[in-house]
Parts: sequence; structure tokens; C-alpha cells
Amino acid sequence: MHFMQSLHQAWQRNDSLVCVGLDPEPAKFPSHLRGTPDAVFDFCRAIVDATADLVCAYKPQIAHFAALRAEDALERLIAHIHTAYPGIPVILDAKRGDIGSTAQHYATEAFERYKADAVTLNPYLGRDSIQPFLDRADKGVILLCHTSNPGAADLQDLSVEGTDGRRLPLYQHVARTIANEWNANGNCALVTGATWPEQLAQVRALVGDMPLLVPGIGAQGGDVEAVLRHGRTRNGTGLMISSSRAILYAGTGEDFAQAARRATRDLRGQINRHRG
Ligand SMILES: O=C(O)c1cc(=O)[nH]c(=O)n1[C@@H]1O[C@H](COP(=O)(O)O)[C@@H](O)[C@H]1O
Repeated sequence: MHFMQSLHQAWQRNDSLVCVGLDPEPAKFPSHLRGTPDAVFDFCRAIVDATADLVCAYKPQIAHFAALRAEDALERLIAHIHTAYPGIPVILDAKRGDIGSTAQHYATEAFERYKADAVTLNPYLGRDSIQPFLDRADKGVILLCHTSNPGAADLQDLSVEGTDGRRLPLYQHVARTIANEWNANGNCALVTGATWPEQLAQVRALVGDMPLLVPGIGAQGGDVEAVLRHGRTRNGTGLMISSSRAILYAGTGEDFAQAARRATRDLRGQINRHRG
């Protein structure tokens, strides 16, 4: 199924805009799992099994697996999500971006090796670096626009001259260019951090109903109410509100997966109260 189609269906079916980020950090695992041979997979699978009816997507972050030499666990985890919970889209958070010939290999990595439904990308190298992904109409192409970190302002807020000759912040030029020129297949989405609600509102105004991936809730302190007020579409969707640490490490004992379930359910409830 197309990423956009499965995302829309998951929003409805699970009545949820919550995306659970899968960012394994073994030092934070409960002690009964620490040091066991397949701890990364077992931890993440338990989180998925405890939350699959509460989410609109999962977002494994590739460096968290690669740094642990756990790419094999990532492959098995994504396969598990597809088999056990068909229709829940998997976003591979890889933030790739390279010249076209290399980008082709990154696309193969994301979609053929890992079988992700969508991937996060850095648009900085320009359209030809993204084209191999845009060409996959069935896959989601999620481009960084205004990131959640404090340093987002260093470059993304710089004033540039747009194609119409008027000046605007770089992130708005990125949003406009992607919405008007790169989204011919309707498979693009943008990353806009929850920690920058004003910028989120600007992006929403520029891109219509395009889905926005919004990290920065939970550990980074973003405000759920502000995200909904500035980012939701007219039908009260349009957002993948992502949280990793606040869900994964909500509990530290043998019942960590149940604690993650409670944290996910609470976040879904908080979001739904502001969906309008
Ligand atoms: O692309 C992302 O997912 C992303 C973009 C961004 O602007 N900020 C951001 O935090 N992320 C990712 O979202 C996750 C946030 O994790 P928590 O702060 O623990 O919820 C991490 O995996 C980040 O790499």
C-alpha cells in the first residue's frame, strides 16, 4: 500500500496522530534485558507489541541501531511490524542526502533492504539528490524543513530571495519549493519541530494539507496544544507527532512495555483533546 494511504488509514483506524520513535539505548534498558543476546530487538518488539493499536506510525532511527552493529535487529523489527501490524507505516529516520548516484543506493537501502514505507531526508543538496526517492510514488519522502533542535535557527531561519524575488526565511523557501515543485507524485511530507510552533504555523500555511512529521514532544519539551493549534489540518489530522525517549523509557522495570503503552495512550489522549 502507498505510504500516504496507509498513514491516512492509520490516523483513522487508531484515532491517533502519535508516531512512536524507536531509538534504542541499551544503557536505559530495564536490567532484565541488559546484556542479553538480542536485547535491542526484544526491547523494541515489546514496545511495538504494546503500542500498535495506539499509533499512526513507527519511526526507527537508524544511527541508534548502526552504532550498536544492530542493523540486523532493525531489519527484523521492521519485518515484524509489517507482518504483525500490516498497515502501520514505518518511517526510517536516516536523514540522508547525497549526489544522485549515491542517493540511489540510499533509496535502495531504505526501501529494498529495510523495507521502510518512508524515509527522512535532508534537502540541502537539492532536487537531483532527492529525485530517486521522489520517483518512488508509493513511498513517503519526508524532508527536513525546520528541525526541533536549538541550532535550527543558525541556517534554516536565514533570509533568502525566493523565486518571486521576495525575501523569506530559508525554511519557508524549502517548504514552498517542495510543495510546489517536488511533490508531483503527492508523496512528500516535511519535518517541523514541535519546539518551534510559530514556524510550524508558517509551514502549514504554505503547504496546505501536506503531512508534517513533528518531533520534539516529550524529552525536548514541545507543547502539544501549540502543535495542534498551529499544525493540524481542517479535518484535525495532517500530523505525525513523534516521541521517542518519553515513551521508550517511561518505565525502567520488567513492566517497561506497559509503561510505554500508558505514555502513548496519554499522549494520544492529550493530542485528541486539541484536534478540534
Ligand atoms: O527527523 C527526525 O525524526 C528528527 C528531526 C528533528 O528535527 N528533531 C528530532 O529530534 N528528530 C528525531 O526525533 C527523535 C526525537 O527523540 P525524542 O526527543 O527522544 O522524542 C530523535 O530520533 C531525533 O533524531
